Amino acid sequence: MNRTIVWFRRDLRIADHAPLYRAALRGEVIPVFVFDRALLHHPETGSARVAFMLECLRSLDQDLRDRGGRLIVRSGDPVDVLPQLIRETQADGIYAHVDFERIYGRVRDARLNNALAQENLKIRWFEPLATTDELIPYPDYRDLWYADMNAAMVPTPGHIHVPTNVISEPLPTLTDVGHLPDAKQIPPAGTQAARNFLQEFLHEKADRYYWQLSYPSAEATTGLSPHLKFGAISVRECYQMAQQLKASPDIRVQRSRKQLIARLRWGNGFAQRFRYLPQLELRSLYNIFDDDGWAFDETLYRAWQQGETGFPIVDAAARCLQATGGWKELNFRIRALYSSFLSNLLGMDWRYGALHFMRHLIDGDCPIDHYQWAMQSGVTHCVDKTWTRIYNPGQVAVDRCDPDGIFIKRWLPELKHLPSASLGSPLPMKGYPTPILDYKQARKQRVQQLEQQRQQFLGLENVVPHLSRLPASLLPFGAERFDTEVSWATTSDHSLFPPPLDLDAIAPYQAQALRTWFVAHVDVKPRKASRRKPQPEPGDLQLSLL
Ligand SMILES: Cc1cc2nc3c(=O)[nH]c(=O)nc-3n(C[C@H](O)[C@H](O)[C@H](O)COP(=O)(O)OP(=O)(O)OC[C@H]3O[C@@H](n4cnc5c(N)ncnc54)[C@H](O)[C@@H]3O)c2cc1C
Repeated sequence: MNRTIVWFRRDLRIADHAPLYRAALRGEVIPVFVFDRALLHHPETGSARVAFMLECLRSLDQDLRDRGGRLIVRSGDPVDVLPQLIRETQADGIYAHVDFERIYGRVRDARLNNALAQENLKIRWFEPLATTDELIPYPDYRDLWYADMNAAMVPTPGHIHVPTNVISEPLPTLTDVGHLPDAKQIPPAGTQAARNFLQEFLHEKADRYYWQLSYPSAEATTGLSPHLKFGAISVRECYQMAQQLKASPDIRVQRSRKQLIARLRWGNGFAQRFRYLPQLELRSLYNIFDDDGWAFDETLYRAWQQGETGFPIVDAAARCLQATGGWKELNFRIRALYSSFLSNLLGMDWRYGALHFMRHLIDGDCPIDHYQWAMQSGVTHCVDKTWTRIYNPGQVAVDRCDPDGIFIKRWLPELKHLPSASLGSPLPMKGYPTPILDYKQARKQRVQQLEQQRQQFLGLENVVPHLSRLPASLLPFGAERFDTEVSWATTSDHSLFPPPLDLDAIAPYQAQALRTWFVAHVDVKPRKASRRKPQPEPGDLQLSLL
């Protein structure tokens, strides 16, 4: 009988899962998850996120068992573990989704490809939903995204036959994998939990999501981000559930539906940007913003982390992040406000902020987190001033996001006695710090700095020479600050898979396509959705990422 290993990574579900479905059609399946120290001890890995992932794995194991299977757990470097598993089980090969969240994953998969090829062992990579290995203009990507979302879901296998003699390690605990619980409450995990959140959204939140999504105390958003991060539910399933609201005559519901769908698309779009330019994990999009130098001050960084800035909404965000991992309450607006404070008002390198977020967020997702940080810091756009988003952290923010002060007072009980109108800038008092900066002055300084940096782009037709290249060192940012496992980044073999775009050899039409991803107003005519490969012109760089 045919026998296929299905390697689960950030797709911890059995529904709408092409590799699992195809493998089950072929015959016996060995569904495996490999605990890899390099990811478990990456500088950006947070304990709460690992705890959530363990719960997702427990749920995946149960879902497999409900269909006659089980999850096989192994530990070690996948480059050793997987070829060994093929040999041990006499499997025909491996099925897995392509993963391009992190540089580490690309290096790992490149090494695995090489190791398998050396032994003539097989792996088949499946394109995940809403992504492409071709460089296409953003309008085409939009079409592709909707085509994928509207396509039928991949059927869930009715029965999953796992050979009985394949040995599995027990599912480890958090401490087994070298992490300590950090007191954050872990959301209900797994596919069914995600579906429950979606139902809650459809029935209880759809009429208010669109106008309450910036109010942390309203908890109006879906809460799905940790599930989407680990693929406990597919984006397509979320999209198709949200589309059920289309039948509603309520205009508020229609607004919410559209807003949610746009956000699901944004999340995938950031991942696609990282597919093209993996350097965005380590660098700003344009050289100038990093080369010009960022300020850094450890004491101020700590004040920002601990919630001791003297700006109540910023401090509430800081404490909420550390206590809860951001799930539910730390919505987009609060994250944006909190991040803008560090990078714009304190003038510090956004990567320190992104690192702190990743260590605490239960939904921490490198492409979304890093790109959002860079966006909020104003460094993803080289000419467009509207991308200078410096949030006023005073009363304006309180009035817009927390008009009754519920969020602030929950996290800063020392301010409980104050009326909402004083929560923007409380008078000096015992037990709460005075502001660590002058907003107007800090803002002015940052605006000037960004304007100066953007000067060099004025009138430029081609910005590609100014885009950051993949740095020679792939060492994750902040590796020296923690006890981490980053030896993979210090080896001399940096062969990336899939390879990054060669920006120095890029053809003009490709440069233009790339630009549509980063600058809104580039005139590329949208094409009809098509998954056909565009015909390269002779001599053009062929972007074969797989
Ligand atoms: C500095 C900063 C860092 C962020 N880091 C992350 C992160 O690491 N992981 C993460 O999932 N989101 C991140 N976000 C985006 C956003 O804040 C969260 O997706 C959202 O708060 C998650 O809650 P939800 O699932 O209830 O959101 P909902 O509003 O219910 O959205 C549903 C889904 O859409 C996607 N989404 C929503 N908003 C955005 C957005 N602005 N950009 C991209 N995708 C979005 C997410 O997958 C989310 O789960 C960040 C935002 C900022 C400003």
